[in-house]
Amino acid sequence: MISCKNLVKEFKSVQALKNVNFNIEGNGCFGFLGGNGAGKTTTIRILTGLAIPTRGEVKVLGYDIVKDKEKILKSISYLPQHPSFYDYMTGEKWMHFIGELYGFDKRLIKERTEELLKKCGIWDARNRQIGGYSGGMKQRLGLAQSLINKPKLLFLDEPVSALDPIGRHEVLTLLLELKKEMVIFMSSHILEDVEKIADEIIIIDKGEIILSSTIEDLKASYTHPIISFELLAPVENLSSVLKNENWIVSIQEVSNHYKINVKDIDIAKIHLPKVLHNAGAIITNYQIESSSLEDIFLRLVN
Ligand SMILES: Nc1ncnc2c1ncn2[C@@H]1O[C@H](COP(=O)(O)OP(=O)(O)OP(=O)(O)O)[C@@H](O)[C@H]1O
Repeated sequence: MISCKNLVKEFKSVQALKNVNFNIEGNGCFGFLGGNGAGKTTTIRILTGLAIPTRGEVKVLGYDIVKDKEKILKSISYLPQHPSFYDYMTGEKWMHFIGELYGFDKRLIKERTEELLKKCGIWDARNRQIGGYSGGMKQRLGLAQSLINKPKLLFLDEPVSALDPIGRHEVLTLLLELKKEMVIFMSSHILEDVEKIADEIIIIDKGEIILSSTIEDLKASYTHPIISFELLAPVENLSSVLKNENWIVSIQEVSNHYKINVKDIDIAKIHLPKVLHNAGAIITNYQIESSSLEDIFLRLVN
């Protein structure tokens, strides 16, 4: 489906992608994760033929994205992070306009417009001007538009980050349905959402891929038990004290709230109270949790 080999993208002195390598085979939804400025949008723009790589080889659906772009474009679709529309058009007119750009005949355009506006939950608003749509409605119209060519491969850049919880839930439910029909490559920094719908994830950090794995394998290899605890008051140098303990894998600290990944929960249960007591800490809350995708992501990126 997608293969990137030694992909580099430079914008004058900025090296947005340093050396990106990954392969995507098979079906399902692929979550493309990274923090702000990690290189997600740049990668997606190259994969969809909107930007040219500085160096490296990129293949989409088996074709070279630079040399054979025309062969790829009809079978893929891209919903950018901030889709733009002609606000004076109605949702239905917009879909007709996009269908005409593809060169579809009138009957097919009408059929797909109805099917997709219904599927994306905006059929009832089809006769309203897009300028009056809410952010969530615009995102759903963007999704309907991106499905008009029945793509084999759908690229979504942060599709739900601008939506409220209800809008996010609706779009994610729709994506769960869509991934049965096409491959979805979705960038996001909302890890909870990715965890709900992705089968595999690829993590990019500072222009380099640092991990590519199925969610199951990722959790199996990176899941360490977590103990989270809260102290009555901050204790100076507590992180340094904890770092010296060889049964601790990693520490996250926010004010006087700590989350530690531990190798062996039984050893941790015995040692942690002693270490905290010796450091003069007073515990007000203590619980054992398991790693979420967010915990794993933070550990990998940090
Ligand atoms: N046209 C451009 N000119 C100069 N620098 C750019 C350009 N586009 C992107 N960059 C830089 O490349 C790096 C990667 O940007 P990119 O937009 O791909 O990140 P991102 O992971 O999508 O971030 P975000 O989550 O904030 O959207 C950043 O340092 C960014 O400033």
